[in-house]
Amino acid sequence: MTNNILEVNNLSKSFQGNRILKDVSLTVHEGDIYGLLGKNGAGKSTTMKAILKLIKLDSGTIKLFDQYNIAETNAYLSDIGSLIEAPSFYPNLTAIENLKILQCLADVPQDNIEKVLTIVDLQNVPKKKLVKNYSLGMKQRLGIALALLKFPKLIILDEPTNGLDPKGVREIRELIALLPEKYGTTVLISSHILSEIEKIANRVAIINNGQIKYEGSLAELEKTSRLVIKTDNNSAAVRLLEQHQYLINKQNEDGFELNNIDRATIIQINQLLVTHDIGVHELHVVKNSLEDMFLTMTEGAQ
Ligand SMILES: Nc1ncnc2c1ncn2[C@@H]1O[C@H](COP(=O)(O)OP(=O)(O)OP(=O)(O)O)[C@@H](O)[C@H]1O
Repeated sequence: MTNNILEVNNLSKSFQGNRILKDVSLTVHEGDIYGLLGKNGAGKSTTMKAILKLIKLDSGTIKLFDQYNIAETNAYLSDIGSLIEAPSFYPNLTAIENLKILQCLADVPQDNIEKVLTIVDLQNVPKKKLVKNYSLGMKQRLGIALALLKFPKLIILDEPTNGLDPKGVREIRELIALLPEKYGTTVLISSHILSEIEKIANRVAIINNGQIKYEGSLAELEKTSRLVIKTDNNSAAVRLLEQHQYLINKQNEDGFELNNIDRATIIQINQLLVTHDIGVHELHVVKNSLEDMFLTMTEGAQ
C-alpha cells in the first residue's frame, strides 16, 4: 500500500478579497519527488506556506504522514524541512555556525552538520568563510543543507534553482534527485520551469491561477494527443462539428483542433465534413509534448 506523506484537500485562500487558492487538492506519496508546476503567481508558494502553517487557510484540510491534521497539531512540523522563497541565514556567520544554531534548536545530532554539508557539496569551503561572501548557488545549497539538517521525512523546496546559472541548476537537481532513495526523504518541489521538474519528478501537479489543472505522472500527461484539421471553410466546419457535440479545443484562421480523438471518431469527423461539402485539405494527429500540455494548461495565467 502506498503511504501518503501529504494530503491537501480543497484548500482555499483569499488575500484582500482575491481568491488565490481555489479548492487545491494534491496527494504526495512516500518516496515521491513531487513537482508543483505553475507560472509566477499561480499559488505555489501560498500552497507550501499553508502546509507549513505560515499562513492561515480559509477552508480545506491538510494531512501529513497519514496521521496529523494540521489544524489540530504542530507535531508534524519537526518532520518537515523547508526552503521557501529565498533561504534566510545570519550573513555574518559561517555555514557551520548557521547550521549549529538550527542543530541546537531542532535538537539533532551534531554529526548531521558535516553530513549535510557533504551532501550539498560545501564540505570543502573554508570553514571561516562568512555566508555573506557565498555565491548565490552556494547560498541555495546551504539553504538545502538547513532544510535537510533534521533528515526530515518531507522536504519542501520552493523554486530552489531560482536565479542559478545552468551549472548551479544542474547541481541542485542532481542533489534533489538523490534525496528519496539515499536519505528516505520525500520531496515537494515547486518550479515555473517545466524542464527542471521533468528531469526529476515522478509525479506533478500543474497549478494555474490557484487551481490544480492536472495531477499525476508526466508520462500520463504525455500520452495525450490532438487532432489538427484544416479545411476550405473552417468556420462552417467548426459550426457543423459543434452541432454534432464535438468539442473544439482550439481555433484559428488556418484550422482547428480537437483533443484526444480516437481512430473511429476521426473517420466519422472526416465523413461528416466531406458529406457537407467541406473540403478537408489537412487532417492529422499530433502527439502532445509535455511543453504543449504545460502551456495549454497555464495559458492566460498572470
Ligand atoms: N500575503 C499576501 N498578500 C496579498 N497577496 C498575496 C500574498 N501572498 C501571495 N499573494 C498573491 O497570491 C498570488 C500567488 O502567489 P504565490 O507566491 O503563491 O505564487 P507562486 O506560484 O509561488 O509564484 P512566484 O513564483 O511568483 O512566487 C500572487 O498573485 C500574489 O501576489
